[in-house]
Amino acid sequence: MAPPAIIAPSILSADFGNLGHECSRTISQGADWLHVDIMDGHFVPNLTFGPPVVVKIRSHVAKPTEAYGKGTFDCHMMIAEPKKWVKEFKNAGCDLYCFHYEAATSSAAESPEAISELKTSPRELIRYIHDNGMLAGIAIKPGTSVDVLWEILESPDAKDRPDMVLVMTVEPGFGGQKFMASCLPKVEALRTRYPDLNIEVDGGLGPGTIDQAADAGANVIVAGSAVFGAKDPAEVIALLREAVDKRSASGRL
Ligand SMILES: O=C(CO)[C@@H](O)[C@H](O)COP(=O)(O)O
Repeated sequence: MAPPAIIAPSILSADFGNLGHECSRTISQGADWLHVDIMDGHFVPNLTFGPPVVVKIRSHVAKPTEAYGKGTFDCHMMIAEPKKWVKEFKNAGCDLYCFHYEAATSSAAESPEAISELKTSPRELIRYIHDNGMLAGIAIKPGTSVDVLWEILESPDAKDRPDMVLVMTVEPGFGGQKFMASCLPKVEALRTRYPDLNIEVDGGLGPGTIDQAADAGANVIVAGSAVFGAKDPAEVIALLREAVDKRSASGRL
């Protein structure tokens, strides 16, 4: 049986003028985690917010009392230099630091010094995140093959292995995009090899697409516009959870 459903609304679609209230309300409506999209205008063509905002919204949501618990801040780091910000996001209240494989392995940093200082292998970065007291996630964009993850997931030392894999189902950068079902074979391949792994999907998830994602084996569901744009967000959160748990319980995952 796959791990239980974790519903993580993306606050990218929340009312930024009332962000603290939006976060606490979403948790009280049944969300497990909050998915916090951090964009640097460089790795993706959009800008969101940094540690000071995370500090403020953290104070509106009780810290989880256990790993993966309710109130987990799942920070999706769409930034070119993921190593650079680990400590600051830990101090700001991040619980799960999910970086992009593409950012950790490309030379997106601007100078050779910055590259040697800030670039590191995904395994080293995962260890560094763990050493800083956070869960570690690794994300892949739609164009990135799932094959790049096998070696990382097979790391002999658990400290170098991710706690979660995020398979993007849209190009990262913006909310409200169309779900890319073409990314689901990656989820299936991950679930087949790793029955217990937390597999997150992000982009275009909602009542119309959740069944496909759940069938493929995803259990951590990010939904922005489908939750924050709903008349009854609690109903949507419950529907997403039910779809995942139903498939998990059926034993097909
Ligand atoms: O990371 C991203 C976008 O880059 C996502 O978290 C979106 O914010 C999801 O929004 P919807 O597609 O659910 O509206």
